[in-house]
Amino acid sequence: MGSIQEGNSGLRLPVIDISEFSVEVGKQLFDAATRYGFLYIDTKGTGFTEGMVDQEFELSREFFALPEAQKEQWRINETNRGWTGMHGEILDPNSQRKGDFKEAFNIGEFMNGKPSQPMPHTLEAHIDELAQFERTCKKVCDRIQDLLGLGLEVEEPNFFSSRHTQPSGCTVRFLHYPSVPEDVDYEPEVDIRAGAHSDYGSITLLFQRPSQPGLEILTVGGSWAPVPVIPEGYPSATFPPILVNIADLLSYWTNGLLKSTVHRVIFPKDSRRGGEDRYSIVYFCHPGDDVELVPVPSKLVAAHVLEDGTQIGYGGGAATKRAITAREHLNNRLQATYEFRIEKNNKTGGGKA
Ligand SMILES: O=C(O)CCC(=O)C(=O)O
Ligand SMILES: [Fe+2]
Repeated sequence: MGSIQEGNSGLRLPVIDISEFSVEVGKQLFDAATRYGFLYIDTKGTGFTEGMVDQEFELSREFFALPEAQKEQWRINETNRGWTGMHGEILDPNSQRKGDFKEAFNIGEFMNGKPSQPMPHTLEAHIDELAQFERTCKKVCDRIQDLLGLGLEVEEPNFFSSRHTQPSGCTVRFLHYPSVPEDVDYEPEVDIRAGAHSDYGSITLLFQRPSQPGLEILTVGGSWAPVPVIPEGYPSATFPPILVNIADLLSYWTNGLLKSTVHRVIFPKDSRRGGEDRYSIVYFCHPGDDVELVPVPSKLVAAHVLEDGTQIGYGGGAATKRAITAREHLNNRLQATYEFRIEKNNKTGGGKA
């Protein structure tokens, strides 16, 4: 299972500037991806502006503020697109007593600038901005992965981006973690905003708000290391860097050389019933559905032998055997949480993610 070495001075993930496309930047990404599986990307040179990201958060807030009865109209379906309510998903079914304390809205990939699902009226007037945000996410993921290709000394240039075709499981996900009302059954030591898991795709981009921390990553020693929204010394206090993590498929693709590190989201420990609400936006990047996950042509990958019993991926539906295609892996993982949700649906009307 993916976990990282914390070191003596606590966790200090590097902030990497990807505006230059060079072997040197590729090696910086490669080092962080093999040591931690997590790193920050400076927003400079990514195509994201502060206004663009703020606007996405505004759209997310507006949607989640709708009454539940209205959000029901866009309840998630078997394509993994749409809305799922509080406790509708459980990321670590073996350890959690209740589903995650969050609600989410999944937006599947756009086809020729058009969404592939019915959109809520609050988002309908903003399709172009949403499409531009999604396109920028995709471009940044392609660039990071091609830089990683340089770092990995992959023999074929653009190995990764050329395999990120459509259709795929690529998803923009709005997340809302409400603070907990007084009348809700909540145990601070047990209940969690998002259970321990690794991500299912190739890589993930995470956008966060400066005053809303909560993400933690698992260290080799089994302890949880908090990841600040804005790392020390970063030049902006209002526009955080993008947090990037390696997900299961990039780990499969490299025989586990790149780490798909386990992470979770907790309620702030020092505040009553969760403090302020947390909003985050995630982009889950996935290769094309039928892409096969055979090891990439790289000497570094060939030389890396996965220790016996090492498992890639953790959480509901994590495969114990190697997945064959990107879609097979995604379906395995969604299936595990889907079963839980059917059961919940019958009892409480919980959703699917
Ligand atoms: O909201 C966050 O900070 C992280 C969410 C996450 O890890 C996920 O949705 O996979
Ligand atoms: Fe995650």
